[in-house]
Amino acid sequence: MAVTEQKPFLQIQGVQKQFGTRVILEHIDVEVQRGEFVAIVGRSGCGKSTLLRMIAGLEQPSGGQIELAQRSADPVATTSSATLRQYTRKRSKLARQPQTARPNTRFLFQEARLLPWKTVLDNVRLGIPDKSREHAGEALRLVGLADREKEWPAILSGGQRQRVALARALASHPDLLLLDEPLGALDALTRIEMQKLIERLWIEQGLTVVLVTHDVSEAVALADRVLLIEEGHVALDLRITLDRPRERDSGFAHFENVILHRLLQYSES
Ligand SMILES: Nc1ncnc2c1ncn2[C@@H]1O[C@H](COP(=O)(O)OP(=O)(O)OP(=O)(O)O)[C@@H](O)[C@H]1O
Repeated sequence: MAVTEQKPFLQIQGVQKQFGTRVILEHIDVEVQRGEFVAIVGRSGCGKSTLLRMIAGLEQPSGGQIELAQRSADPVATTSSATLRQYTRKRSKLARQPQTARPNTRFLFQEARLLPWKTVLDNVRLGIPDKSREHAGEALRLVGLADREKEWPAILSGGQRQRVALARALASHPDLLLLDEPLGALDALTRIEMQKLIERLWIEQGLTVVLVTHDVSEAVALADRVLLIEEGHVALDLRITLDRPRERDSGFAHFENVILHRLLQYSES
């Protein structure tokens, strides 16, 4: 009998988070399907990064639970009982590991966080368990920096550093990519170029992406769904039904307005 995947790729159920007595997130219920691109928006301090950190396993919820499916490469859907036993052993081994970042996720921050004393290639190698030069080189090709392998991070532009960070994140072929305002510090043109790169890689690599952004336009440009967090809840879960690649036309503006209107509604209330 074939074992089929029933659950969503990422399931956030009744998650609550407080720091001391301050409740930041009251009750978050979200399901993300494998391959979806979800953006999270909301006013500053509403808990977007905290939610992302909890998805990564870098922070523990105060209540509720977050479940993540195993790697797509894992033999979940198989009829072989030997492979299933192997899989079960692997799962229990994983379950015994300390709860740091989950094994099949990669996190990208607003700062590239490269090691200045390592070359571009060696920074990317850090993202790969076996430190393979070949895989690191492939990842750099994906982000258009194959010719910068031997250079030091200090001589790269901000956008190029973020490309290296993206290559480092992709080098281990993650299933889930968590992006916390990764383009926030870039100029408008570089930002749009990086958005296109992220969209292309998301499609080519079959990734599932959760992006936290302040930029409503960026959320509409990239996401299948935009979640707006307000007062500790998901106040809006909007499916962006525009074709890709997205043009900044009246349809685009319509979705931007729906989200902005909702954001402003809260800030005025
Ligand atoms: N480790 C922590 N200890 C105490 N309070 C924290 C901690 N981490 C976050 N907070 C608080 O939780 C709230 C939400 O923070 P978070 O960074 O998740 O918000 P955000 O929506 O991502 O904000 P921004 O858009 O400004 O980045 C803030 O009030 C913040 O000060």
